[in-house]
Amino acid sequence: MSQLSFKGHTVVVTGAGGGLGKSYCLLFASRGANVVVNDFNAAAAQKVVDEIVSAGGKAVVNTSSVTDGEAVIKTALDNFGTVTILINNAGILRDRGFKNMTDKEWDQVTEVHLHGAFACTKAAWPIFRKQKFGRVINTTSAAGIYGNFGQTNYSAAKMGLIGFTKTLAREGAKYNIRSTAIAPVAASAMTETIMTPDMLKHLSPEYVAPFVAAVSHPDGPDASGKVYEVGAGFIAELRWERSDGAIFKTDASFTPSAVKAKWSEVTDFSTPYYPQAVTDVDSVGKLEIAKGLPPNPQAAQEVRYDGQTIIITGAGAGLGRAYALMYGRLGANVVINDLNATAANTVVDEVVKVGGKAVAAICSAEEGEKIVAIALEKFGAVHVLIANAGILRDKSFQAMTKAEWDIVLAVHLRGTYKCAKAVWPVFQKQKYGRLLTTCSQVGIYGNFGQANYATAKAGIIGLTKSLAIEGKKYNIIANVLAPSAGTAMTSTVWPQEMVDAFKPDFVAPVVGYLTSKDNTETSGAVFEVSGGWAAQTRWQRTGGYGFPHSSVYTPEDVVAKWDEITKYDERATHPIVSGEAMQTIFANIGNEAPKAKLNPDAFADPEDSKLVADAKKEVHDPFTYDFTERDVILYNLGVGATEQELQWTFENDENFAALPTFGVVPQFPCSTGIPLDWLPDYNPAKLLHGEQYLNIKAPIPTSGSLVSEARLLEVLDKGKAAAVTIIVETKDKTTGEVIFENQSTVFIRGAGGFGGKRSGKDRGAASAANSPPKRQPDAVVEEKTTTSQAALYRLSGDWNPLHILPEFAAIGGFDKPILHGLCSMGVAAKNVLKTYGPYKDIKVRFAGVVYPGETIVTEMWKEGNKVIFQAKVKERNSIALAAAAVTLVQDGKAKL
Ligand SMILES: CCCCCCC[C@@H](O)CC(=O)SCCNC(=O)CCNC(=O)[C@H](O)C(C)(C)COP(=O)(O)OP(=O)(O)OC[C@H]1O[C@@H](n2cnc3c(N)ncnc32)[C@H](O)[C@@H]1OP(=O)(O)O
Repeated sequence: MSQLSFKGHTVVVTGAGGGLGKSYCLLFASRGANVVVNDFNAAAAQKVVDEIVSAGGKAVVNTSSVTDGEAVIKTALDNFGTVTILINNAGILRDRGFKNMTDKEWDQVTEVHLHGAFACTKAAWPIFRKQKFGRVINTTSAAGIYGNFGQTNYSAAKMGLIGFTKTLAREGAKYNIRSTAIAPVAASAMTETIMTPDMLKHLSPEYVAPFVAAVSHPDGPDASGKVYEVGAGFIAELRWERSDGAIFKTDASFTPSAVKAKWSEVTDFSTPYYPQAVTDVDSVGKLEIAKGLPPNPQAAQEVRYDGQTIIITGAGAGLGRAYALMYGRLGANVVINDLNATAANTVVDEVVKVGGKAVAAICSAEEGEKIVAIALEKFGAVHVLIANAGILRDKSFQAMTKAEWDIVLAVHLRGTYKCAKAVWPVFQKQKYGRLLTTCSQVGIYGNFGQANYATAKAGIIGLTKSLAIEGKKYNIIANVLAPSAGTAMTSTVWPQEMVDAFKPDFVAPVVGYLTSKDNTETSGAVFEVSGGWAAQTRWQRTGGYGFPHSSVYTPEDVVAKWDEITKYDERATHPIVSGEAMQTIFANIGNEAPKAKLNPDAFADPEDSKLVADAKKEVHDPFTYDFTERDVILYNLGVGATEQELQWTFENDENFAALPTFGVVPQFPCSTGIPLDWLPDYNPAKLLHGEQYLNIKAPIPTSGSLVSEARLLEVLDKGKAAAVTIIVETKDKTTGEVIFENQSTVFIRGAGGFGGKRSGKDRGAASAANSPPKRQPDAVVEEKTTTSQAALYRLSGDWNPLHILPEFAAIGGFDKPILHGLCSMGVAAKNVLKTYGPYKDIKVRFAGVVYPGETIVTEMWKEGNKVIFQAKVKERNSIALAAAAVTLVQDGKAKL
C-alpha cells in the first residue's frame, strides 16, 4: 500500500520530550504532520522540535501542564489552526508498596494520568466534533490491565484510562472521533535492570510508534474503543471475556453458602461470551430463569461471619444496606458508613434486629481512617471492607464539567483508595483481610454520558488487581464486583419495574461468599452480578503478531497484518499477571528475520520505469514454512509419485526423500505474497505461470522450518502482458543455510503497456533458452495425469482457483480448470530424474496449458552435464514445457 501520509494533520503529543512521546513526534512529523511537542521540560521539548525542523518538518513546543489542557491545545490552534490527533502520553511514576504509599503519591499519579488526559481531551473534543474528525490515543499499561506490585496508584490510573477510552469511543463515533488505548512496552528504568543493552535496543519506542500512527490515520484500521499491547515489534489486542456464569433462585435459599456450592459454575469459562456493551446481558431473561429454579443447594459447611467485623461504605440504602443485613444475619459486626445519619442509624437498627451487631460511621467514604477508627473502637478489629459508596453525575463528555469529573473520581476511586488504605495495616498485621470493591459494567465496557463514572470504575479494577497482588502474602484477598441492582442511584436511569425486580438482595450473597474465609483462592478477579446471576469477566488477548527485528516495522505493515493482530483464534490467551503478557512481547525480541541477503540495490535497473523502481523498493516480510514428512509425501503424490515408489511415498523407507522440485513449495506463499496490484489493469485471473528456475543448494530436508525471503527481480513490459520475475531465497530457519533459490516468472495478460522495458537481462541458467538439439530425443517418458491431478496438487499450497473453479478458469479464458504449471514441471522433472539421476538446478518455460487428465510426454536430450528437455501434451500434440533444462549433479551422490 502507499505510504500513510499525515499532511494537513496536527498532532499533539503530551510528555514528548523523550522516550515514546518523542518517537511518536518524529514519526508523525516525518510523514508530513504538524506536531505540538508538549513537555514540562522545555529544553527536552525544544530538542525534539529542532530535530523535526532540521529534517524539514513542522513542530512547536508547549510546556504547559497536561492538567491545563486548554493551554496545550491552544498551542496547536495558534500555530496550526487545528488539532486532529491527540496522544495522551504524559505520565509519571510514584511507585511504592500500598502500605507506605502517601496520599500525595496517589494524587500526583491520578492528577497527571487521569485529570491530564481528561483536560487535554476535553479541550480538543469540541474541535474534533466540529471538524468531524479526531483521534485520541490514551496510554494505558500492563500494570493497569493486570495489576502490579507497588503500583496501586499507577494501576488505578492506567486502568481508568481504559474505561475513559471505551466511553470516548462511544461518544465520538458519530463525529468520526476514535479513541484507542495502548499499553506500550518500551525500555525503561525497570527493564534496564533485568535486560542486556542488546535486548533493550529491541524494546525501543520505535517498535511502538508505527502502531500508533497506523491507528491514528484516517484510512487506518478502526481500533476505536479497543485496547492493545505493543512492544518489541509485537502487537496484540485485548477484549473482555465473560463466563456464562451461574443462576441462583432468588429466594431465601440464595445465601453465601449457596454461592459457595456453585462457585465453579460462576468461574467456568467453557462457554465464554464476549460482551461489547453494558447492554450485552439478558438480565431480565436470567432473572426469569432464576425465579423458576428449585431452592438453591447449600454448601455442606455454612458460610458464617460470627465475630467478624465488616465495614460497608454507602450502607444507608440500596446494595450497601442489603449487604449489611446479610452480614448481620450471619453473625457479623457491621460498620454502616453513610453521609446520611438517619439512613445509617436505621440500617444499624435493622442489622441488630436480624441478629448482628452494628455501628454507624457518619462521614464521607473518603474518610477511610475515621471509619476504620470507629470499627476498631467498637469491635476491636476489621476483617472485611466493602467499598460500595458511589454517586452519578452523568453528562455527555462535551458538556461534562471539571467539577462533575472530579467529584465522581473522588468519591469512587479516591474513596475506595482511602478506605482500602485505612484497613490495610490492620489486615496486614492480623494476616487476614477480605476486600471487595465496587465497579460497574460501565467501567468494564464504557457507556455513553458516563466518562467520569467509567473512568473511576475502571480505575477501581486496576487498584483492586494490584491490591490482590500485594495482599497475597498476608492472606488478603481483593476482588471487584460489578453489580446491577435497583437502587436510589440506578433509579435515576432505570425504569421503575427494573428497579423493583432487581433487588439488591439478589447481589448480596455473592459478596458474602467472596469476602468469607471460605474463599481462599479467588483474588484479583472481576464479577458481574445481577438478579440471581453471577459471572466472571477476564481479559482475553489475541495471539497477536510479532514483526521480525530485521528492520523496524511500518504503519503500513500494521495495516497489512491487522487481521492477524486482531484475530481471536486458538492462539488467544488469558494472561492473568503482567509477567505472562510480557513473555510474548519479550519473546519477540528473538524474532530475528534471517539477515537480508537479497540486497535490494542488486535489482535496481536504470531502465526501470518509476512504477517498477518503486515496486522494487518494497521490502516484504520473510515467510516461515513449517513442514513434516506428510507435506513431502503430499507433494510427491501431487506430481505423480506412486505407492510403487516408496522412496517418495513412505516415510519409513530408508531412502525416503522429497523430489527435487519440492524446492518450489516452501517458497510459494512467499513469492505469491508479493503484491502485483500496482500493475495497471492487473487481474489475477489473467495471471499465468510463465517460467520457473530452481537451484537446489543443499540437501533437501524432509521436515523442519524453512524461511523464505522474496524480492521483485525483473518486470518486463511485453505490450499485451507484463512478465514479472520474483526471486526467493529459502534458508533453514535454525542453521541459516541456504537450501533453495527460486526465480518465478508470471505472465499477466492484459497488464502490459505501462512503459517498462521489453527484454530482460541474461540471468544465466535461470533465463537460458535451452533449445533442443536437432536430433531425435535421447529418451522419452510418457505419463498420464489424472483428472484430479490439480485438485491434489493444490494441497501443496497453490490454492489458485484457476485450477479448480470452472467460473474462475472461464474468466482466465479457459474452458475448464487447468493444471498448475509447477505440477507439469514436477511430473516432467521426476521423469528426468528417473532417467538421468539427480540434478542441482532446473529451469522451464510454461509454453502451453495442460488440462488435468492429459498425458505429459517428456522428451530429453543429454548434452554434457545438462539434460535439455521439453514436454508435450500427447492428446493435443502441443508444447507444454519448453526451453527446459537441468544441470546434473556431477558426482551423482545426492540422495534421491
Ligand atoms: C511469483 C509467483 C509464482 C507462481 C504463481 C503461479 C500461480 C499458478 O497458479 C498459475 C499457473 O500455474 S498457470 C498454469 C501454467 N502456465 C500456463 O499454463 C501458461 C502456458 N503458457 C501460455 O499459455 C503462453 O505461453 C503465454 C500466455 C504465457 C504467452 O503466450 P503469448 O501471449 O502467445 O506470448 P507470445 O506472443 O508467444 O510472446 C510474447 C512475449 O512474451 C514472452 N513469453 C512468452 N511466453 C512466456 C512465458 N511462458 N513466460 C515468460 N515470457 C513469455 C515471449 O518471449 C515474448 O517476448 P518478446 O515479445 O519480448 O519476444
